[in-house]
Amino acid sequence: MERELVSPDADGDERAVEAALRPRMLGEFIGQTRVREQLSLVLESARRRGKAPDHVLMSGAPGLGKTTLAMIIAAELAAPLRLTSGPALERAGDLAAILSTLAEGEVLFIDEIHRMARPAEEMLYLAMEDFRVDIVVGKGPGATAIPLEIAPFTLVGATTRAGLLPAPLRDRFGFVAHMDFYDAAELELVLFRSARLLGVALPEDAAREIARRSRGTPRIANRLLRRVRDFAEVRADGVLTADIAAAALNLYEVDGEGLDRLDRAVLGALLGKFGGGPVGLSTLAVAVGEEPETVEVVAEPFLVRQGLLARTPRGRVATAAAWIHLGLTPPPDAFGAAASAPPAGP
Ligand SMILES: Nc1ncnc2c1ncn2[C@@H]1O[C@H](COP(=O)(O)OP(=O)(O)OP(=O)(O)O)[C@@H](O)[C@H]1O
Repeated sequence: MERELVSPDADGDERAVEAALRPRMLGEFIGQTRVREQLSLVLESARRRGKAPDHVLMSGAPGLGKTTLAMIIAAELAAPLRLTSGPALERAGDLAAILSTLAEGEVLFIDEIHRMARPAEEMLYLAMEDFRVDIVVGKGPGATAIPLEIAPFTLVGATTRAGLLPAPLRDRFGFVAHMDFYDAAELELVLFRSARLLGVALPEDAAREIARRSRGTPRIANRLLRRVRDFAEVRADGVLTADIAAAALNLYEVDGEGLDRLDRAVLGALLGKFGGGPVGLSTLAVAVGEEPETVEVVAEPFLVRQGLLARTPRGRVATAAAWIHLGLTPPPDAFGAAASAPPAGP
């Protein structure tokens, strides 16, 4: 099932398009007020001391701006940036090759740091703490570790799963930035900025229409903006209005709350075939013709976050809000119905 439009992940082609829309300095970065403020203090104090700042860990869902912030950190420090990712660091040697060639003050960005192989992770502990790596030469009882000094650097790690990070690694970061989903007003600012860079005239009500369907995620907002722009160019002489934005996104089957076809199929099956649940994940997946993993990883996190679906020990359950979202009347015993019901009269 096609699910590109509201997926928080980006493929290679999209990353190239995104590069043009990235804010370059901290002052241009929208939202995440607390993280921005904390980070600017960390950077400013490092600048004053003339030292590389503490290592920074960023945790948060895909598409919230972790890579962008890593690039900003390097730019603000006027330092070079090296980019790699956890899955690329399969052996300690892969990491040693990078660490031993870092310039003084360089920023090393490791995306998906929770997916790094164990030996590389252990090498990183020492590098982070003492700016040193032990290169093991030989095998068996004759093996010797030769210590190698490396230049002081700043590690910026990004993870979507902070909980999966081993404590010894997490503890070696001086600063942990938790990235939250963006609210509608912040997403509108992201959209105005991107529209300006793309040369698109974006009226306020059209921005609002796109923002509310963007799942709190700048990457999705930028992607929806590009699709809406295409639609306006082909169908409306390039004039973008709120109605055009709504028509374009309806065509792409992204509804008013940002749910797409798969999300609605999951809710539709849960309500139509299983009376709102509880139902097991694999049964639900068969009912929508998908793999259980696709339903669990792709659709469910957003449905849970929107309060439309609950994962309970007995299975998946639709909430009263899900019935309402699909235009149905929730049964009195629907999950969460009591919370959303009007208070009882005297
Ligand atoms: N605060 C922001 N202001 C403006 N644009 C933003 C902001 N955050 C993210 N973006 C835009 O959203 C897109 C995705 O951001 P980025 O690649 O940094 O996300 P990410 O969290 O690193 O995602 P992933 O974990 O998938 O790599 C980029 O085009 C970026 O310009």
